[in-house]
Amino acid sequence: MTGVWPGSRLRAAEAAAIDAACAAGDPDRYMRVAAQGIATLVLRHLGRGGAQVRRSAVPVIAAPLPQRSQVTALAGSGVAGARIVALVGPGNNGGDGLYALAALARRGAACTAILLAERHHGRGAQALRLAGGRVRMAGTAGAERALAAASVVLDAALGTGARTAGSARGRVMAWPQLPDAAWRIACDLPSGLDAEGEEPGAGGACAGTEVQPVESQPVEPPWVDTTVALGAPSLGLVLGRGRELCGEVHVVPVPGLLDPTLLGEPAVQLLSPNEALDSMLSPRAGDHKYSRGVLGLVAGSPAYPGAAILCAKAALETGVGMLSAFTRGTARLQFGAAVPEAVVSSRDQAPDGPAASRVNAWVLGPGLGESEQDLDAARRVLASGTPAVVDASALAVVQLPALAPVPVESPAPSRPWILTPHAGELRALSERLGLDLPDPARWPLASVKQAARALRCVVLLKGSCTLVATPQGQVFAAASAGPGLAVAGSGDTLAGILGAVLTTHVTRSGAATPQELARWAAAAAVVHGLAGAAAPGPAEGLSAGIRSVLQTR
Ligand SMILES: NC(=O)C1=CN([C@@H]2O[C@H](COP(=O)(O)OP(=O)(O)OC[C@H]3O[C@@H](n4cnc5c(N)ncnc54)[C@H](OP(=O)(O)O)[C@@H]3O)[C@@H](O)[C@H]2O)[C@@H](O)CC1
Ligand SMILES: Nc1ncnc2c1ncn2[C@@H]1O[C@H](COP(=O)(O)OP(=O)(O)O)[C@@H](O)[C@H]1O
Repeated sequence: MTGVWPGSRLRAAEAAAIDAACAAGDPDRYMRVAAQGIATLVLRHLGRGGAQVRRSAVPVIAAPLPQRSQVTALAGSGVAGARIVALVGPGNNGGDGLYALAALARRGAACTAILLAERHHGRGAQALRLAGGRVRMAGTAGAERALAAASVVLDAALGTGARTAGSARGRVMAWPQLPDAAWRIACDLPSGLDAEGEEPGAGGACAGTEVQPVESQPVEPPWVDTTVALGAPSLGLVLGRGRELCGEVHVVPVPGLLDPTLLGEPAVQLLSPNEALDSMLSPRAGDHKYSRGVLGLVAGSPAYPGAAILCAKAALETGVGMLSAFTRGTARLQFGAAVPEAVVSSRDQAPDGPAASRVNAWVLGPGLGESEQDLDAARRVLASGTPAVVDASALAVVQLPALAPVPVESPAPSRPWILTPHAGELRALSERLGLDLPDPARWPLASVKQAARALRCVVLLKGSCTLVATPQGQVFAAASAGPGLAVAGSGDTLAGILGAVLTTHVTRSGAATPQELARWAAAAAVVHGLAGAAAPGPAEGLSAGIRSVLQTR
């Protein structure tokens, strides 16, 4: 897993290492490592023929940096004569850009630094000149020409030192537009994006907002194809506008830069695709359908028959021993015809009828409807204490726990549920129960943590970055899904994947801790994202996407 921290925490941990590097007489030590990481990715891009990355491609967060040996093999191709421009700000982010350009100029690229302010990193600029690169002031004819001809643009204007108008000391910078045709790469984060991405009211920062340059026009942070984060990604890359603007995020490992004792626990832990796939249990040689696990589904209604079908198909593709569906009216016939593997029973059989006796875990909600009869079935299942995914209209039956908030060291949860709201549903839940959460659309991290704590169960907040919080405050995230998932029925598919993951795990291992539930939930969200990338289009195709993703294990 990759830890993600608020920008301020990363800066504080960095500061100590940088002071030590200065005291040792090598103040630019870490900057050169950052520059090498940036140059590596530019070389890889050029070595691939400089093909333009499609903006609709799935953004990958925390993709590992390519091995240097791979890049050395590519380095001969495409670099000589490539026109590379860096927009260089007054601080250390600009220094990263200057050193990266110097490394690329030494490989034969035609490199130009465009200074956006008079002040700049002198040693970095000198290294660039020595390597044969040029340095131009923004707004000059030379700068304009270089920018117009660039095939690669490096955004090194502002990094984690970007300040909001209230606190900046008044330096005015030029803000040229990045050309659309060029491949764009950002040092640390797209300039003007706030790295903080945490708690409401913390220093005026908020998730993914942009900063205002003093006495100048507002900065719209540019979108980029690739972002190179030093040491660890900041929350700003993952939350809010970060997912939209940062493209592929690569983390440059920098041993010694971030002292774990200064850094503390990460605010969020990102699951990688491999970690998620490792959480998907395959059947064992001796398994039979009951030992693999039976998933109970309280879903579908005459008004919404399709959601239950999408959910069931996703669960079956993910892999369960058996699916037992509890639905009603005309939805029963439709469901039975569309999902012949399922055993279909009437809703009032859940969870106490004979058809429910072997159910190991439940999914409640997709297409359930809002009648008292529907909701009562969901209520009865929750009261049974069996693990459950609570989605869509079933969220309306969740109540506050009787006891005070759980102690941090709490063992297995008495409410083994995973709630799966999107931002609107979490807002509605908060209003109904008087939770007084911050707006989940604006403060996803703070709201999901507070909700999990108040409700004493795991909460998965769906979005472009899906966050899963335990009542104890641990947060896992899935940030590798693309916007193709923003399609009706996609949430029902996630509920099915998650239901299958939950069922197979609890059948094999028994009671689960909140941390295990949350990790499985994040794994399901990552697989959901991978399925969306494998089978873009309407939600009906996501089941085929799940199959192709799981075949790669
Ligand atoms: N130190 C190191 O060795 C290493 C540092 N690293 C890199 O450095 C980055 C952090 O460096 P940093 O602290 O210098 O901040 P940076 O983002 O360059 O900006 C500061 C400058 O911008 C100015 N400014 C701010 N806001 C503004 C605004 N709204 N409008 C206009 N101007 C504004 C600000 O002005 P002032 O505060 O003086 O008013 C100051 O001049 C980090 O992201 C990482 O990439 C890595 O290489 C690791 C090694
Ligand atoms: N822009 C996006 N990027 C990545 N994933 C997205 C995006 N928009 C939506 N999703 C995912 O798609 C799913 C939508 O779920 P939901 O809103 O419940 O839809 P529905 O109820 O119509 O099935 C969620 O898993 C969410 O995380």
